[in-house]
Amino acid sequence: MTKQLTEQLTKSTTRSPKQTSYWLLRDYLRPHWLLIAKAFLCTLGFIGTMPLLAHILGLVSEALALGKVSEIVQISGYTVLMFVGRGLCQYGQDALMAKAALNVAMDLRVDVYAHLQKLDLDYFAESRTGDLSYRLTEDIDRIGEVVGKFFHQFVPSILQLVFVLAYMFYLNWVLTLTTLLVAPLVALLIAWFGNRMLELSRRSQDQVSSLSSLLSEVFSGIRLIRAFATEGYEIQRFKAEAEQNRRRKFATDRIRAIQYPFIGFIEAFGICGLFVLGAWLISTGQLTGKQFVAFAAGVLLLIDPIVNTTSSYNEIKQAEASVDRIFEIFRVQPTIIEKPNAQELPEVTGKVEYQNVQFHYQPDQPILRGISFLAFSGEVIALVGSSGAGKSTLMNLLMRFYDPCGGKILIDGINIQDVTLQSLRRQIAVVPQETILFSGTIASNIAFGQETFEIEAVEAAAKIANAHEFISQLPHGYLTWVGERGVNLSGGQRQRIAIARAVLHNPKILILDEATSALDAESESLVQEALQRLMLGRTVFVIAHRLATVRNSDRIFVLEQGQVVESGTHDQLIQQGGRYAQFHTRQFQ
Ligand SMILES: Nc1ncnc2c1ncn2[C@@H]1O[C@H](COP(=O)(O)OP(=O)(O)OP(=O)(O)O)[C@@H](O)[C@H]1O
Repeated sequence: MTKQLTEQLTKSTTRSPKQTSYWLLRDYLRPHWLLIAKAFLCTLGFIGTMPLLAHILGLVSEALALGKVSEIVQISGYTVLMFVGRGLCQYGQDALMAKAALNVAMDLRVDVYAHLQKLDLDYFAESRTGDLSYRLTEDIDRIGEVVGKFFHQFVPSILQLVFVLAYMFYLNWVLTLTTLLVAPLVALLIAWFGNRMLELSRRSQDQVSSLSSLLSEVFSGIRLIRAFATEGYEIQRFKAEAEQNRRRKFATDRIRAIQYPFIGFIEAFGICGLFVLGAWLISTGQLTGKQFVAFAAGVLLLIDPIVNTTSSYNEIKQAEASVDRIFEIFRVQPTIIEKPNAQELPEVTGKVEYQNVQFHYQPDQPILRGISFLAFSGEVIALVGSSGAGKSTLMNLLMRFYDPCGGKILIDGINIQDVTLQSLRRQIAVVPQETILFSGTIASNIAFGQETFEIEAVEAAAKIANAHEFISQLPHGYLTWVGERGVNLSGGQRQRIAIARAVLHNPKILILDEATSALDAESESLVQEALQRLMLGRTVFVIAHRLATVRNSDRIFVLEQGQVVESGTHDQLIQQGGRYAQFHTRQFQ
């Protein structure tokens, strides 16, 4: 990412301590301002009818008292017309604002998702997936709702208050001022409840995230739980989290429950006072009965906006926690980034060179200590060594999941840090220990990441990967659904799909990460055969614990504590009688 872009991002994801977190949403509201403005015009039209309604009630009360039927009919005609206009405005504000709010939520969701795709793998190791899913779904939905509420309920309610109050002032300022004495008290209470609600809501949302993380952990590890018979323990753990969740939610609900009667009581108190004062003003001739009815209607018209302001203010405060949680993600920046002038890596022959590569995850714990080697194009290199020696790390650096802390890695003589990440990774394929299948058809899983593909090419790849036969026997062949809620495939079948994926990807460099270690003997031979075909004409790195699988490699590197301590062919290393020979004896005895 360029420095400029980073600065831009930083600018729009920070705010001064005094600003509300909603300030961060301005870039997302801006593109939809026209829609919001149109909705707002409708809102003004809708609210404009409120004082009109109070006025009409005043007129009706007078005409009724005098029994003027024709006047009542005329007023009714105008009232119907006004309601038609009011209905149209209401539809306009609801529909347009909903559209704008959903657009904002959609833009935000896509941006967060795209940002997550750029983040380092470490971020995903540290963050819990349930928490991330919660942020991308619930938190963003809540932001969308609250954006809608702000323009569609909060602002209109405030405007309605202003309009109706202005009309009431026009009718009788003494009465209005007296009514208004109650208002600051209500405002203070609303603010206090709002802040308390925000605090409780933050805690409650964090708790829901943690519950959802626990669920995703448990469901993905359900086999392990069954195997270790730890269901009872898991239920207790879940109960404890669920109890926390209940408590925190209840704390928020209780505050809300206290708030309404409190404010309602103050309102009722004010209305009673109003009647007494109104009666006195009429008795002293300062107010007519018609004016008092219109005024009382005005007061009734104030109740709705006050309630709406209170409830939407609370929701707005609660959702501020969601805005914080979303922008917290934006503030995380990737460390594996492309240089501003990064070039595309041209089609390579597959020559890979490590020059004095050093690496650590934690500063005081070196993992790779000056690794240097040259792998020729088409060579098969096996990486062996005890667990934790750094084999996977060595390969992670080749794909730039991490960058070396010292030294450099070259492919065909080009430093991999000088090229774009996509062009580098496109030339490398990995067949991992366990294959992940995404929701979709078998064909789309093989053509992984390609929006359009030719089924013939997919079939050809599957044939090379020894997968065509079993795929053809599935109910819908290549169009059979796999992944979540799809057909279940065995480990060997999944591995062969991974191999077909790599064949279709057609990389010059291939990494086999313990690709056959989880398989039984029968599926292993089918997978081995497929791997042999896949390896032809490519530079291959084989990470293996089982030495039987690396015997035919061109060279074997033995890694110990982040260094290559031996290298050579199988026969050479056995003859040498060093670490490899020791491993070998241990495994085959
Ligand atoms: N993301 C990480 N953060 C911190 N330490 C890590 C991380 N990944 C690996 N390590 C540590 O780095 C060391 C080397 O790990 P690596 O996975 O490269 O070894 P390996 O030789 O592939 O081991 P294995 O054969 O068990 O897979 C280990 O001590 C491991 O605990």
